[in-house]
Amino acid sequence: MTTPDAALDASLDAAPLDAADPLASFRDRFVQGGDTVSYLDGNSLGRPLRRTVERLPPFVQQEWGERLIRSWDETWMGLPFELGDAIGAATLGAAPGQTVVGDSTTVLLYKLMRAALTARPGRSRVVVDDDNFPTDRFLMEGIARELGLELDIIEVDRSIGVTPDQLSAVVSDETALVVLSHVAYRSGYLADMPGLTRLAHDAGALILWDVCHSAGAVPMQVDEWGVDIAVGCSYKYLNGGPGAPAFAYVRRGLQAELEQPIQGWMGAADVFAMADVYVPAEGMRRFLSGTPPVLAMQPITDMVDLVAEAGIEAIRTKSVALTEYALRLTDALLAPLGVTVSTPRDPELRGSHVTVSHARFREVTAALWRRGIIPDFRSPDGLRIGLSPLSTSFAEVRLGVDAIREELERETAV
Ligand SMILES: Cc1ncc(COP(=O)(O)O)c(C=O)c1O
Ligand SMILES: Nc1c(O)cccc1C(=O)C[C@H](N)C(=O)O
Repeated sequence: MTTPDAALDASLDAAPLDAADPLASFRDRFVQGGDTVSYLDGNSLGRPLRRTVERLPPFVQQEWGERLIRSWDETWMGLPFELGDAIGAATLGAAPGQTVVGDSTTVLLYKLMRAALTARPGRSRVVVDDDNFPTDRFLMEGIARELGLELDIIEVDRSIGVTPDQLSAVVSDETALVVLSHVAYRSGYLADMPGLTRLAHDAGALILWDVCHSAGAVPMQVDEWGVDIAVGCSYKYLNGGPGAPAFAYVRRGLQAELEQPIQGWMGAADVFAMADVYVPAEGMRRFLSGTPPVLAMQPITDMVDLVAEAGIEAIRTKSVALTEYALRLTDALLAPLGVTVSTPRDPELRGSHVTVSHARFREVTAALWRRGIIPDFRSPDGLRIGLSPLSTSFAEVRLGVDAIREELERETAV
């Protein structure tokens, strides 16, 4: 096994970075333990909060077990909107009344894509990019088939993402909707949300942003930037737990124009009127369909409080420091083994994960998991180092990259 001089380089030492980190104490708020040595996959599933562990039993005992159905009136009916507003304030830059917590990300995306199309009748084209998350592309393909629309697919250079020139070249007065990701799940590329939103609007189109990989890690100003619709998941940087429900933002001025396709009783104007005919509610309630997943919203509440306490700008500062550190370690320790960087080096173009590439990373990731070092692998050759600003230390990143080097050396030794 080689020990590059770089491994001894004091500038790569994690200890001073952790010592100087103003958010370091937030790590103690998360559940630790088990055999995980370095968790680098909070961009797939965030760690639970200790507060959540403490709060769930009393929730079950009191709000559910003792108040029973009365809790719907007392707290639960309002929760999708209260929690939505809290997400909007802490992470999106959204004023109240525009964000709701609802179904899974995929289902909310479907509902909002379909709804957006009702507000642009007569336009026959929709724009997606070929590196968007599969669910976004599959949904748009299905909806285009269902409604007889044409798809314009932007071919993305995966280390750059959708550029303004590419979007300008494809949008026209026939475009109804543009669907893009704020942070690309594969490369971590951070798109220019205000600039691309303006371009879509200049053509009279609506834009829907998938903010799964940015919510809770990258600040947004959706109100100020005129974003029409944003949908994000809550189990990554909002630590809501496996399968936690997603949230949707719809610009206030647009809400009344949108008709969503799953007309359930919870989206009706008067839920308990049990009316004969569906009349959509005013405001964000119209985007609900069935009974809200109240139990699954509890952990999200805890993390949104924590994000508000730490402040999204401070979280972003730490996120940038973590990704810079991961890149410096990669250059020093992994590049000599043939590893390349698939994430933009400019921090302004990068979310909170770094993707590094090598033909043997599938095997390397499997070996790392056996050692309790947990990044993830994305086909064909990408190892994602996910950096959750409030729960990841610089020492964890150093441990992780050292282990990647060791396993890669082992893999390539034969
Ligand atoms: C960018 C992006 N969009 C959508 C999804 C799909 O969300 P869900 O499985 O919660 O429906 C994910 C992750 O799974 C994602 O990373
Ligand atoms: N949502 C996931 C799941 O239910 C199981 C395993 C992984 C995931 C993921 O989060 C995938 C993820 N959105 C991605 O960026 O690749």
